[in-house]
Amino acid sequence: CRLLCGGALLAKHLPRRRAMEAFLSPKDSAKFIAENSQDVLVEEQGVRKVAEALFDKVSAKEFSLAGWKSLHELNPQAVSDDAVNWVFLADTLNFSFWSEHEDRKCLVKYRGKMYSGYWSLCAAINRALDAGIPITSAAYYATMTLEQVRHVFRSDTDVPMPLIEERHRILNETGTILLEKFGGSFVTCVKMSEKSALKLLRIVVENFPSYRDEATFKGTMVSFYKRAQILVADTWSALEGKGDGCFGDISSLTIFADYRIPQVLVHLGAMRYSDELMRKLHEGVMFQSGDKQEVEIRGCSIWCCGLICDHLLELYKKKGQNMSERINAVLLDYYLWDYARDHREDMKDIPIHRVRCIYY
Ligand SMILES: Nc1nc2c(c(CN[C@H]3C=C[C@H](O)[C@@H]3O)cn2[C@@H]2O[C@H](COP(=O)(O)O)[C@@H](O)[C@H]2O)c(=O)[nH]1
Repeated sequence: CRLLCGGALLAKHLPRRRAMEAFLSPKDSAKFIAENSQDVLVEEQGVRKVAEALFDKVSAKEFSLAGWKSLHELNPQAVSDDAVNWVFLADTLNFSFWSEHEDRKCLVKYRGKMYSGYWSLCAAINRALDAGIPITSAAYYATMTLEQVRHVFRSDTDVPMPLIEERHRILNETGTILLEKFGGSFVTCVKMSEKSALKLLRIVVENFPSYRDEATFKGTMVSFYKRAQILVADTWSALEGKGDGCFGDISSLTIFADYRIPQVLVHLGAMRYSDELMRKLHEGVMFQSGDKQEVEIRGCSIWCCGLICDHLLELYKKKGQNMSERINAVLLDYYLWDYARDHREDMKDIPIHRVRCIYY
């Protein structure tokens, strides 16, 4: 333990580049957490059931790369540098939209429609662009004032978007780095990745501090990199898996450990919380990022979805079909996240875990 703790201390003093190597990858982190978890359990039988239920869904548009654009009108529809920089801005701010009370939340009206949660962020970005505010330009958001950020991300209810001060700090920090190191465009990072999802993930985590979604669990340094991984995935989607976005190793990504995926996995019976944890969730207990039970929820969600993918591939293999191009954690995640959005009512007996942080 002393060596491991020493390792943790050491990582604090290593330059970030080597420190990242000190952390287990999200996939290895998930395995380690699931093997040692006490309050969150992955249900093998439930995993099998979910994979079988998804078997016929794999060929649907909800499970396809094209669905990212065709199902979501707020997402950029063009394959362009602007679309890549839109994705970079959106995923830099893609965290913590949940509200204390379901009936009092931040809503953003865009082109006559009201949007909540993550979509309220996207609606605010597009509202600003329509108003001639260059919100996706690093040269602009690197020096935005808090007042300008409050204005661009203003709510159309009396409930503001959560963590607006953190969003301001992160915009200035991230914009400055993108200008100083990458010519002000995330396209530079994408080209540097040479069509590798894992290389792009490393570039993002090493250069942009707000993406360093890491924790210590039982003395071991673990990582989730939720926003970094979804940034790579959304870049892949915006570029339609072509050109610079033709990532040969996209299947190496895990699902993105947010607060919706755990909820839907428990709802579907693939994962289970201990009575003690369920009681805390029902009471609306606030967790801190890095708490033991919060890490178990996130790690087991990643591990659980990896098993669902494996089982789905196995089911097709038994039918003589290799579906490795159509089934991966990214597409499973998108499907489950959209499913969770569309089945909010059915899932109301499974509370989300409440954390206010900049990582998810
Ligand atoms: N695992 C996962 N988590 C995701 C997303 C997205 C949206 N992703 C884009 C990619 C595909 C879609 O087409 C979207 O364009 C947001 N989130 C997370 O959810 C939470 C917000 O939830 P609610 O309060 O209900 O809006 C918050 O932690 C946010 O970080 C996803 O896809 N997967």
